[in-house]
Amino acid sequence: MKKAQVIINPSSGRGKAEDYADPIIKILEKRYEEVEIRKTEGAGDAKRFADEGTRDGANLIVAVGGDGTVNEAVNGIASHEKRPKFAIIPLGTVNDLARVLGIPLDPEEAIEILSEEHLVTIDLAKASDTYFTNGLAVGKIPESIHEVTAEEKSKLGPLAYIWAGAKKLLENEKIAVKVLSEEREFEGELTAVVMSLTGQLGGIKEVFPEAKLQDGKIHILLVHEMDLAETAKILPEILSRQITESENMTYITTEKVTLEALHGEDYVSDVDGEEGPHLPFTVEVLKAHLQVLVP
Ligand SMILES: Nc1ncnc2c1ncn2[C@@H]1O[C@H](COP(=O)(O)OP(=O)(O)OP(=O)(O)O)[C@@H](O)[C@H]1O
Repeated sequence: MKKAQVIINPSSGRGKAEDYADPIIKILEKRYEEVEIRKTEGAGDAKRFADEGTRDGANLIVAVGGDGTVNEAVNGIASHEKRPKFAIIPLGTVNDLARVLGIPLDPEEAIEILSEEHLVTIDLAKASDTYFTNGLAVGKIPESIHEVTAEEKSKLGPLAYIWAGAKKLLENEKIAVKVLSEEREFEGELTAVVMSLTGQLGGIKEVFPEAKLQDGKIHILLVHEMDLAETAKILPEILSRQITESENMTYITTEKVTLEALHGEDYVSDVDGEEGPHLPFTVEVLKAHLQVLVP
C-alpha cells in the first residue's frame, strides 16, 4: 500500500497554506492509497511528523511551507535508513531549495509536480545532529538572521534579512576560529565562514559557481575581511560568479570540515536560515541522500 504524508504549516503563505490541502489531496489520491495530512502548530512539529511518517513507511512526504518547514521535514527523514521521496510546495519568503531545484514558486504551479514522478537525488550535509540541504554560516552577520522578527519579515520580506546583515556589516566584528579539513587548515580571525551544498545562499544564485547538488562536496568560503568598502569591491565578483580565491577570501571544497572557536567563545551557526548548532562541530556531506520531486 502506497502512503503519502503531507505536512502543512498553516501560518506560512500569508495564512493561505491550508487552502492548498484539498488540491494536493486530490492529486495525490490518484497515485497513493493513503494520504495523511498533518498541520503544524509550532516549532518541532514538522520534524516530528516527518520522522513518524518515515517510520510508518510513507513513500512520499510533502512539505507545504517555508524553508523552516522544509528543513524540519528533511531532518525528520534524513536519519533513517529507508527514506521516503520528498516534495516541496514552497510558501516561504526565501524558498532556497525550491529555487535551486527549479520548483515553481507559485504554489498552484508547484502542486503540479505531485502529479508525476520526476526525481533528482541530492546531497545533504550534517552538522552535529542537524541535517541541511543548502548552507551553513558562522559569524556576526549570519547570527543577525536570527534576530529578524516575524513582524519585520512580514513587513519587509527578504529585505529584512539584508537590513539585519547590513547593520552587522558596519560593526565589522570578527570571530576567532579554527577550520580543519583534509585539504586545508586555518586558524585566526574571520568575518564569516560560509558554506554551501547548492551554490546558492539566501536567495542569491551561484555564489559558489562550482557547487552542484550531487557532487558529494561542500563548498566553503572563509571571509577574512568584509568591511563596507571591501564588500562593495567584491560583490560584483560574487554576482558575476568569479569567486574563487582572493586576499579577502579562501575557498575550500571538501567532504568534511570541523569548526572550533579558538578561545572558547560561544558562536552559534546558521543552518539553512535557522539557528543551528554551536561550535565546535563537524560538517559532513551525505552523498545522494534524498530523492526530491521536481518539475
Ligand atoms: N500553526 C503554526 N502557527 C504559527 N507558527 C507555526 C505554526 N506551525 C509552525 N510554525 C512555525 O513556523 C516556522 C516555520 O515557518 P516557515 O519557514 O514554514 O515559513 P516562513 O517563516 O513564512 O518562511 P521563511 O522561513 O522562508 O521565512 C517554524 O519555526 C514553526 O515554529
